[in-house]
Amino acid sequence: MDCLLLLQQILVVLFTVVFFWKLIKYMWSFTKIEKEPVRVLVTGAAGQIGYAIVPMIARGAMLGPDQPVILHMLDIEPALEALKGVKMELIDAAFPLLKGVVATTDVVEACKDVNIAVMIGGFPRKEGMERKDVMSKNVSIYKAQASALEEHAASDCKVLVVANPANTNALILKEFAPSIPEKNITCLTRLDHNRALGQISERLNVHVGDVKNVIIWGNHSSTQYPDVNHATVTTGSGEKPVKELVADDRWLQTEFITTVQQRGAAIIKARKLSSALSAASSACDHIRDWVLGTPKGTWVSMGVYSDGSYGIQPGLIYSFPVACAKGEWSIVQGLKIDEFSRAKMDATAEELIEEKSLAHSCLN
Ligand SMILES: NC(=O)c1ccc[n+]([C@@H]2O[C@H](COP(=O)([O-])OP(=O)(O)OC[C@H]3O[C@@H](n4cnc5c(N)ncnc54)[C@H](O)[C@@H]3O)[C@@H](O)[C@H]2O)c1
Ligand SMILES: O=C(O)C[C@H](O)C(=O)O
Repeated sequence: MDCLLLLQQILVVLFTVVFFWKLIKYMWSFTKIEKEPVRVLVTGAAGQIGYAIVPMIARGAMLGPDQPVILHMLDIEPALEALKGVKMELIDAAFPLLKGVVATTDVVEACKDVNIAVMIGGFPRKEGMERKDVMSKNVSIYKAQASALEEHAASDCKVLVVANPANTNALILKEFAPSIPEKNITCLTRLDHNRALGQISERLNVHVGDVKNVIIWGNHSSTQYPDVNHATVTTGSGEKPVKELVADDRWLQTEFITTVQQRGAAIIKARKLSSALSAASSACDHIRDWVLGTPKGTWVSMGVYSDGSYGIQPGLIYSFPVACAKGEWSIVQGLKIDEFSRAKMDATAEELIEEKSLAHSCLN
């Protein structure tokens, strides 16, 4: 009898706890205020990367699963019908976070009040071309679009240049939009960073998520320097240096570097088109970490305006290891640079200096 009574009392208590827990959760859901939508510009939105990135943004892969977005998609007149098709598909996909779509060929309308600008519009290289070969066509686009961004985007707009030559396009954009703070203009080398993580993960047969702190120094080109001197792998017995686990410096200084440097070309050779899904995903990673922050003790690679850190000429857009917090990136300081790295870091800086003067001569 006593047992039955006790059981009955336990059940009553359990029921009451569950009831009140559900009631509190239900009431809490009414107190949550939806965030204001963020306006994200994607130029070249009818292209390959554009087509891959817009659903990622609309699903929250760039700004988080609780951040509504309004997509601004820009392309040029010949691509207008395709752009309209992308808009139709975005509507058909019924993304809960997508609060509006602007699809236009008018650069002013496209830039109006945008908080994030992902600049993909331009011409990709074909098999056998170097990124410099698309220079003259693409830098003039970035000169022309700089003033529209400067005049019409939100004053704190964060800009990511993806179109090649990415570092130099970003530099031209910076030069022709002098009122955009230099800290707000970046270019994409996160794809190279992710490629380096991928190569180490394949070599060591570990999950890519357990590899961290590789660095891409310099240009998003075949002179970039993928550096694993400070990279680690999380193992069952703590963090171990990649160098120690690979135990083959020769491979790290030769095949590993050239594989990452030439990965874009390898994809063009295989697909007859340049990388798109990995570029789109890496662009989301770049903005997400910039806006939401990098995990403690982790850095990522971003092409940013050089302040002279690590002896790199100030004023180039150069890829550095950066940590992000509160919407700002900062270059990770104090890493030891050996002679091998120094030479590679300087060689890619030299190429950027050449590209800068080539770009200026294209614009004159
Ligand atoms: N940084 C990186 O890691 C990285 C990776 C992959 C590709 N890329 C570069 O990104 C760019 C885009 O590649 P893609 O494969 O999407 O090319 P794509 O040709 O498929 O698309 C480019 C789009 O840009 C549009 N466009 C051209 N001029 C424009 C302008 N003035 N304004 C707006 N849009 C314009 C085109 O009409 C086209 O729809 C290329 O320059 C490519 O080399 C960079
Ligand atoms: O290599 C290219 O031209 C495309 C892109 O920059 C890439 O790295 O995949």
